Amino acid sequence: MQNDIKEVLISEEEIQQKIKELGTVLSKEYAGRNPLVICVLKGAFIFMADLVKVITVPLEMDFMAVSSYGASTKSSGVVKIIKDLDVSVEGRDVLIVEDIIDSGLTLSYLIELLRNRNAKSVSVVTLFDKPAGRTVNLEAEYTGFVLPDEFVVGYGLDYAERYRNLPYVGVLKPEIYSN
Ligand SMILES: Nc1nc2c(ncn2[C@@H]2O[C@H](COP(=O)(O)O)[C@@H](O)[C@H]2O)c(=O)[nH]1
Ligand SMILES: [Mg+2]
Repeated sequence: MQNDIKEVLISEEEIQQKIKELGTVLSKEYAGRNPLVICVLKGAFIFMADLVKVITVPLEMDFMAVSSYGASTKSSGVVKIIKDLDVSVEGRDVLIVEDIIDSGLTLSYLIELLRNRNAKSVSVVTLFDKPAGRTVNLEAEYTGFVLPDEFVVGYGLDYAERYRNLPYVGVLKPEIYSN
């Protein structure tokens, strides 16, 4: 698996340091608000697990599974809800935890959905952002790292369901896509 990686963009140490910083900011922001923290599966599951451990205020969690990429490296533009939330967002301060923003289509769809369900507030924390890929006007309130416009894998991010368990984020060798 490690042999398939052409270049490591963000190391495990850098990721963990950044998550601690985000945890400090979010703990201040959400003090006394009991936020509903929503993990966007599958990609954000590792980020969610590490992030909630460093948020020091009471919170609740729920999980939503969406798909917009399939086994491709480009978004289909069609966001499919595979698993919806178990709890209501009505009147709640919602924090969406996302792995990466590219076109912005997935999050635009989710933000609109949660606002229509009468959430009190909807904010986004994303570990990675690729602003060059944006096709809609969308910016996360909290961002870990800005990445170049390349398809990345690792730390929850997959290619055809592989590589999610790499502890860092990197770019695959071109020959992997042609296999
Ligand atoms: N493995 C990777 N998945 C990616 C990458 N860029 C985006 N994505 C996945 O799509 C959604 C968001 O895409 P968007 O175009 O709707 O903003 C994101 O949650 C990922 O699941 C990538 O470089 N590698
Ligand atoms: Mg995602």
